[in-house]
Amino acid sequence: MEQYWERVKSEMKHSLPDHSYRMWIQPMGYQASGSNEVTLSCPNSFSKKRIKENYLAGIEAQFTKLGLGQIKIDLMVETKGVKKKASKAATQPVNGGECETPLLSFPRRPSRPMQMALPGLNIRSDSGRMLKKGYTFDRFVVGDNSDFAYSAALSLAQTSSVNNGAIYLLSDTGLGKSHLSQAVGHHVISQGFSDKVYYVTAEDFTNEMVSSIKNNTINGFKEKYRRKCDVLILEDVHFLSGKDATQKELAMTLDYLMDAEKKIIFSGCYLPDDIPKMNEQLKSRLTLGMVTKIDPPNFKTRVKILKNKSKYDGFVIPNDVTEYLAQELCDNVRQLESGLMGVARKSALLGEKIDINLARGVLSTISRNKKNITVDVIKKLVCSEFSLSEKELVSTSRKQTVVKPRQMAIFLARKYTDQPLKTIGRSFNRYHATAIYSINAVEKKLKQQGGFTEQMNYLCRKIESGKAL
Ligand SMILES: Nc1ncnc2c1ncn2[C@@H]1O[C@H](COP(=O)(O)OP(=O)(O)OP(=O)(O)O)[C@@H](O)[C@H]1O
Repeated sequence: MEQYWERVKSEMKHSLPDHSYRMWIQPMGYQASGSNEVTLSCPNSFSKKRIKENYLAGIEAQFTKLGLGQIKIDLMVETKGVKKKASKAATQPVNGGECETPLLSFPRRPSRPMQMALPGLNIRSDSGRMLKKGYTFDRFVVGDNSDFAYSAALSLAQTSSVNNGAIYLLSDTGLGKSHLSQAVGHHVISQGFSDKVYYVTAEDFTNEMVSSIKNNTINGFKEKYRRKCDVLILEDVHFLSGKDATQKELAMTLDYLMDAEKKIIFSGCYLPDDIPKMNEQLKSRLTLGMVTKIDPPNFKTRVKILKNKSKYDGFVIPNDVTEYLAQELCDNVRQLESGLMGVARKSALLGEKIDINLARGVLSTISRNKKNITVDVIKKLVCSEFSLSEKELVSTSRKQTVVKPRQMAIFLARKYTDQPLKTIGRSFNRYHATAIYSINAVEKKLKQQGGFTEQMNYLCRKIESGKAL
């Protein structure tokens, strides 16, 4: 029967998209069989559920096609003591690892004993930023919008296999890219798989490279990322736009890491192909793994997220208030969280009970203005503040006095409207890629915290207070 299972797998490999096969079917293992019954194992309960919902009927049909009649498939979750039986493709299990998912790459467990991290604390990754304490898999609420990204990240975190160990998390702002990518880091560290988790933004990577060139320590920099890193989490990939030297260095680093079967998680708001001034070598490496998109959550998932967050933060929020917040705040999860915090803080400050009226008060400014802010409103505001005509703003002029307000307006349109970037670009007579370039340029200037930031804050205040309307 085990051989029949291998044949079923090979049939499914041809009939399913490659990523679906690699994610769901390849990690399954044959366990046992009886008369008209086969037991197959899945790496974790999440994949068991997904396989049951989406692939079980197909697997049973493939057994029937092989002339075995009606076969009933029993699914079980692999546990420490019940490992998948070795097949040619399977790799060595991780010592002590709870699950084994031979889907993506996995660094070997270091031979020296490692202390496990305490749960619920911020963890410093071996290099770069802290991993935020709440950004773990168990705190991530999975909905239809994010289940593929969640399971890809979880598989990457748990897997002990070779092959492609990269995922690219793609979403608009505030939808959980950082949460999921850091969850991989937390999992790897807390399970004791490795402590060489490097969590950096593309900007950190660039700055570190530039300073290592200045200080003549570039060899150390290369050595660190190419040979001493087991898990690389690289956020905000779009920041690399136009940074030629960094792109080349990163492409080389990725070759080393991929050859050594390390784990790599990229995140960004745009597909690599849509990022302007990105060289082809880097683009192709960024998409070597799985590109998984996180969409905005639907109402049901927003309610779940709010309930989950209230539970962890110790807020008691009546159901009608939770549903009201979920109804009104539908752009992204960050917005949902700040609405919840706003309600809890206002109630604590005023000593009032949390009810619909209090929630309405908190949300009224945000939602009233949001509904009325359009790209045209933003264009008018920027034109009047910089004494430009609308024609000049959308013209081909490269004068700094026009380029700067234009970039600011594009940035504001992205921040305050729900328009897709293509539409925003078109409103300024620009391509999608140029709109991305403008947003990057503004984000970079904002980090310098100078007069530019003050100007931008001033415009934001005008928009948020309704004075731009
Ligand atoms: N599905 C989810 N379940 C629980 N919390 C979530 C979920 N998605 C996002 N969050 C929370 O929403 C907030 C914003 O998420 P995160 O920072 O990961 O977004 P992002 O996509 O990286 O945004 P940006 O592109 O602006 O950096 C975080 O506090 C995160 O914990």
